[in-house]
Amino acid sequence: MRFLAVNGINKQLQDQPVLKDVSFNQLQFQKLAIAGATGSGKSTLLKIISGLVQTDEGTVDFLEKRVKGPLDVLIPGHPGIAYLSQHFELRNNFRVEEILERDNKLTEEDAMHVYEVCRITHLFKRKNDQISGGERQRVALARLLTTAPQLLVLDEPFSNLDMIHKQQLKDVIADISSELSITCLLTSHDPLDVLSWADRIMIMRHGEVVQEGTPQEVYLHPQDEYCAALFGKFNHLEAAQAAVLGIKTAEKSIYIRPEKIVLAESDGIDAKALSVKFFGSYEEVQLQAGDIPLLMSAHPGAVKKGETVKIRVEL
Ligand SMILES: Nc1ncnc2c1ncn2[C@@H]1O[C@H](COP(=O)(O)OP(=O)(O)OP(=O)(O)O)[C@@H](O)[C@H]1O
Repeated sequence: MRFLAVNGINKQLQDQPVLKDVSFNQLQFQKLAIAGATGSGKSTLLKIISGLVQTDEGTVDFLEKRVKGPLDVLIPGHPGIAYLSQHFELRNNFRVEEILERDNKLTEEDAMHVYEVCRITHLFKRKNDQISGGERQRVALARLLTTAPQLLVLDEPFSNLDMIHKQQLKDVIADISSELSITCLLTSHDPLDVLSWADRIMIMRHGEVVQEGTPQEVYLHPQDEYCAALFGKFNHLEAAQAAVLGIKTAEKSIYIRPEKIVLAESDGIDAKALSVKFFGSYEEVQLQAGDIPLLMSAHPGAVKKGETVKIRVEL
């Protein structure tokens, strides 16, 4: 049985195309992330998938059944799909345990498992104005999970969280997939958040899917400058420059991550270190190899500013 099939979605908002012929499938238990710059259409797509926004054209089928838009049903949404918005709200003046009880469809034991996975058992007695933003996010997530969804759709779950809460939420989301066997689909405009989590990443630009692949594929072989830039720094080499560095390519240009430039023992290419910047676990070295500027990621202390080193490109 097909889990989620999205076909030919087109959507305009205020006469502007926001989604253009978006099609993809998601398998059950596949962790799918949608990445893209702000305004690329990710939220609108998630809302259409969740039955909360009407599509102009195209279809969404969940477990072989059509997901209807809000104009076609009395209560918008799909019972098997739980959508957590970037702008979720928790009911005011209620204790966490009251918020959680409201839509709970699980047994006490299963619900407690959800609360443990979401790391919120210590918050039950507090009111929702007595918990932090990160805790609120996890309570909102737990509340959705107790509605027993099969697909959890998370719109920018990591935005506005500090490093500690972000890491906690990442652990929670990883456990939702593995311990609760719920399939997750999420978006992030910071794709570094999703590289370690996703099985597949879909990149959107101006309402279109421009690349889809494993995290390794999209990170190491970006299709163009936009896809390359989404995942961090890169070297953009024309084919002739690539040839000088010993890379054969049929492409007009290629994108090489800084950590793929490595120090060579002997038969490398000479490159002068113009600057070295410290980033904690690594240093970013701006090199000049002949007339080719190269950005390299090196172990701290491995390269000193001003020295000439031998390098090679590891593909
Ligand atoms: N209700 C609306 N009316 C008109 N235009 C809208 C509306 N909602 C979104 N848009 C526009 O549609 C485009 C896509 O927005 P969307 O929120 O789907 O993008 P996004 O990729 O999720 O962005 P972000 O990462 O900032 O949330 C944007 O250009 C946005 O300005």
